[in-house]
Amino acid sequence: MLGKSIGIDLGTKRIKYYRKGDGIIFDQENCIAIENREEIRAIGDEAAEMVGRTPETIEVIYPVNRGVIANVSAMELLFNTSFDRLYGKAKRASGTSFVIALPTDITEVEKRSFADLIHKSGIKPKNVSLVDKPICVAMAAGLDIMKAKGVMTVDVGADTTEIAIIALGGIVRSRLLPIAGNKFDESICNYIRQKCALVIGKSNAEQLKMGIAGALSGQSLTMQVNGRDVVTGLPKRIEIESDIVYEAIKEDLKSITENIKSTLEHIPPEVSSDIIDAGIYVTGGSALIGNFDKLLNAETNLKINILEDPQDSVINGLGKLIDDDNYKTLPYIYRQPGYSVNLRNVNNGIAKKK
Ligand SMILES: Nc1ncnc2c1ncn2[C@@H]1O[C@H](COP(=O)(O)OP(=O)(O)OP(=O)(O)O)[C@@H](O)[C@H]1O
Repeated sequence: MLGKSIGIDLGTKRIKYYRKGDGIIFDQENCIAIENREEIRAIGDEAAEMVGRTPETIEVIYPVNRGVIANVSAMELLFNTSFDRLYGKAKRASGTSFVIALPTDITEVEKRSFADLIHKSGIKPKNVSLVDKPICVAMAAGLDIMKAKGVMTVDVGADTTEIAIIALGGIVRSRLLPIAGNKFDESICNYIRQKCALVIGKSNAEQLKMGIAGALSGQSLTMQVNGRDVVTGLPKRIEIESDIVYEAIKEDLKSITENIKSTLEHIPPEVSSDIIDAGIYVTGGSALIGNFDKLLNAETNLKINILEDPQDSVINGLGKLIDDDNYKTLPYIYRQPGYSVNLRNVNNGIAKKK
């Protein structure tokens, strides 16, 4: 095991590890349940099952918010426990090269906190590198990212939508929007409360979204949902039509399409012409919403390529990157804490020792 490379995707919703030669070795909800403020009750999918059902002594935490580590101690506990489970003891993963995928448009301190996670875990890594998520998405799409041709990627995840333009293996332009699947769930809860007088939980809203949400109206699907009647306060089950869910999320979808259009308006004409030829590469779990490609095509007049297995694009692209030595120069090497590095160069893969 010693010396193997591991790719890490710490998404807002899911946490995934890819080990060179072995493929995906961990894929769970990025969630931890802590009892009495100190004892780990559950991690991953088991912890996520507890959401909304816990007594006061148990806190269920998703440590990554809006693409960055928002609760460092919970993230450290979750990371260390996951590696304890994989290796018996996390420090047995010492000697491994780690490559962490992260959003482009975050601060240097936020970037550093991803690498610190490994340095503080007791694992003695061979090295820790960071790579921009849009690069992984383009790799998953099978694109030759080292070429001069411009590529546009849109990753609609749980908390964030990341819009990026890539050329010559680097990010030319990027935007990180705080609108994606979780915001859709929230909008569905609010709309159903207003229109149907029913209070539903976020996980029920997510099921409605996955079952019958569409990015265009007129899908004519229905699904039953359980909740609490606003008037009587009693549990109630009602049938919801897909157009209700569409109405709930249409403003969120509009914000995403408006941002894609305004990104397109601000790129050099040469890159525009590349994007006309190839279209936009769209991924992330929320890209699975019905007719999302049709909505984007109607709004941009561009070809829309929805990636296969969109929820796994980042980890699959990261896997390709660590499996292929030709891309060795792409990830940005982050060394031990105290080693002075120029994080501004993370976007073009250059590490500089000051
Ligand atoms: N079939 C589906 N239809 C609609 N939404 C879906 C579907 N399947 C998954 N999702 C949504 O996709 C989101 C998770 O996507 P993904 O795994 O790409 O996020 P992430 O990488 O963890 O988040 P982020 O990119 O914000 O850090 C969730 O909001 C989930 O509800």
